Amino acid sequence: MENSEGSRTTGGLDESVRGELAALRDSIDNIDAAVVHMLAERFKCTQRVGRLKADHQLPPADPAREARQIIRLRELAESAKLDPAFAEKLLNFIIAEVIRHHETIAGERLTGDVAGDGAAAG
Ligand SMILES: O=C(O)C(=O)C[C@]1(C(=O)O)C=C[C@@H](O)C=C1
Repeated sequence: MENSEGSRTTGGLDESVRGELAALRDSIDNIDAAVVHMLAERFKCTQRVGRLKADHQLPPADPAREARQIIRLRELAESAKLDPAFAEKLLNFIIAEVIRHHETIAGERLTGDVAGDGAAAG
């Protein structure tokens, strides 16, 4: 089918618009995959930090380190034209989850109960 300007349409959507949308969505899917892989690597590091902290009786949270990370990330966001407030919220969201993991590891050290380590209880 053709619209009034002679462009091909499918389901009411111009073919060129449909093509551009599909290409943009392909890129979005690639970026989302990269974000997942990067977050997985970050959590691998923070799990090791959690074990290190638990082994050496260090507190799960380090507010001074967080303050430095926020300053740095806000600057990076600004130069990348990303909303710094959004970057800060995202970092805080991730760090809150990391601290929860650290607390779980520290708790396991205290009780000797390691959830999900594959070891049989008994
Ligand atoms: O660097 C640490 O000490 C961490 O535990 C990692 C991390 C982070 O996810 O970046 C998490 C919690 C701390 O409060 C600060 C930073």
